[in-house]
Amino acid sequence: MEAVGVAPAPVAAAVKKKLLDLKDPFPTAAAENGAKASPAGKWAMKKKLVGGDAGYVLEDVPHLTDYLPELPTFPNPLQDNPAYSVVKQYFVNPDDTVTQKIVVHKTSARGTHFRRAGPRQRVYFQSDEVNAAIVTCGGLCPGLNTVVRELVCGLYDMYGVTSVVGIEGGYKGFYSKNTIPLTPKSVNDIHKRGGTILGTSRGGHDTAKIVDCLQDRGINQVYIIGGDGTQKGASVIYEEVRRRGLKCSVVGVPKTIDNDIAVIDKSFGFDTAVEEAQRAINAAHVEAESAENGIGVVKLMGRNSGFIAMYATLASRDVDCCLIPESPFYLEGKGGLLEFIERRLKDNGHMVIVVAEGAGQDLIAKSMNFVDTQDASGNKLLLDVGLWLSQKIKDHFKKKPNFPITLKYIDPTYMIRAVKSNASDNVYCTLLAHSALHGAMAGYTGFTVAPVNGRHAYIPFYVSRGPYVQIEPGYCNTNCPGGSETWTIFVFAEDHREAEQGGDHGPDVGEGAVLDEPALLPEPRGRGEHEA
Ligand SMILES: Nc1ncnc2c1ncn2[C@@H]1O[C@H](COP(=O)(O)OP(=O)(O)O)[C@@H](O)[C@H]1O
Ligand SMILES: O=P(O)(O)OC[C@H]1O[C@](O)(COP(=O)(O)O)[C@@H](O)[C@@H]1O
Ligand SMILES: [Mg+2]
Repeated sequence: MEAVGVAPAPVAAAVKKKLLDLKDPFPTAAAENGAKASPAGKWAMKKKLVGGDAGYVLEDVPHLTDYLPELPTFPNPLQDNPAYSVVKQYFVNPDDTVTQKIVVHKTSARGTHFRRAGPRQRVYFQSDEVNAAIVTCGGLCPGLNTVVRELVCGLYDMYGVTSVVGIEGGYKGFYSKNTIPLTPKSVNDIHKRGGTILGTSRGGHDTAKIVDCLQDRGINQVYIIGGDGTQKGASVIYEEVRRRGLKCSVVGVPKTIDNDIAVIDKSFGFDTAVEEAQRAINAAHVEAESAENGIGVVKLMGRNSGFIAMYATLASRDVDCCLIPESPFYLEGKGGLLEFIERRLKDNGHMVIVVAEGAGQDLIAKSMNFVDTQDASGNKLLLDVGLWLSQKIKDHFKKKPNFPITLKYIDPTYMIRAVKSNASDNVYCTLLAHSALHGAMAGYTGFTVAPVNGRHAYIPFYVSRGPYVQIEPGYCNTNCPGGSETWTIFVFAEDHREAEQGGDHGPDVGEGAVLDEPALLPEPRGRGEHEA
């Protein structure tokens, strides 16, 4: 296989490590942004790390008893539920943890672990005491409705909770809208629909007003479904809840179709997106095959990372070239994309290009003298790489009258994001929702739930809120039957998120040690600019 038009791989920034004394002042989320940190903020953003033998580290999540030590516990109502009580060892051992790294050597330290998700024998809420709220924020993603449905049904059916409300239209709905009562009946069919019945939005996060709302309405469990921006918002809500000393579990359910959240195996909706993308790629291929020198260009989502584009490419086998944000490319000259397209058309008569929306942004911005703009949440607005690329290809071949081409550009991005979740995402969303509410009932707070190496775990917010992960540059041997010349893509390799998260910081940590939050965070990988 041949590399075409690939600029040198960027060098990842070095990850700094620091171990602070417990009494030392330390930077916090607020301080990161230049603001003066509140004492509660400082405390809340500290890592809760517990060391064990041979380099074992539990990267733990907060618990309500960290600041409300006198809270009473109750038997888990699941033990009387006929559907669950028959299962032996249904409850999770409180000492169970999930390892972040599963590929190890005999000399490896034991590394980082997260608290295992699942129902606990004792809970910190009585059923009739719970007032739960659910909110969906950020961009759409297949499976949002399934998570909402399973949170509601799980709370009712497993824990006997009967007070659950939805917050309308994302974070701003906390202080600008009435709540929507949610019951198993009202959410019964919603998993069969795309979007979110609660509505969603970008921007509008006002921590004080949101926590006022929680306090005024007596909400004591809040489930916040959203991406990296949402998890940042959830993290400051948790800090404020803690500062006010409220008995309220703040729980995050990570969402992004881009599948670029650190540590976790996969985000929900991603499988559906890859599957749905096949329809667009098939159409592009049919169009390309049916024309003289046919070119099909398909744009897929992926703001900072090309996971959808790469997986859709690998699944389809009809794609000749895949462009992703991780891998800079160039158009003109030897080894450039245009030369490759020309050769591919000469050899095969048609071709399909898949491009992730975040690819080539620097190149387009340069050619258009573009100034950065942002959406309401502070995310960089992207230029349309699909349109730009299609035009560049057309312009190139216009100069070659003996080389007529037919190019079709397909942009299915929002169609993919708006569909209902497929079967495997529905199962995944169900388990995520259940893990989330088991955690809240057990008194954990300030956490996100997700599978790590196949086991659901409770993960601190500072992991799920970023930095995003990217595909490791390298080359993927696709073993195309046509031989090396017939299959050239720009991307490749496997997803290295496990290795990326620096699971090697275990040995520095002593029993109960607490580190400052930014010290161990890896920088965003590669040249990707971290979102605001
Ligand atoms: N740094 C932040 N602090 C507090 N809230 C944030 C922050 N970044 C984003 N948010 C809020 O989170 C919500 C969703 O963020 P956004 O970036 O649009 O989507 P996503 O969470 O899917 O990445 C918005 O309401 C936004 O205001
Ligand atoms: O047009 P919108 O809704 O602002 O969303 C566009 C962006 O949303 C995404 O789907 C990801 O959004 P999230 O960060 O909300 O998960 C990107 O792939 C895309 O760039
Ligand atoms: Mg985001």
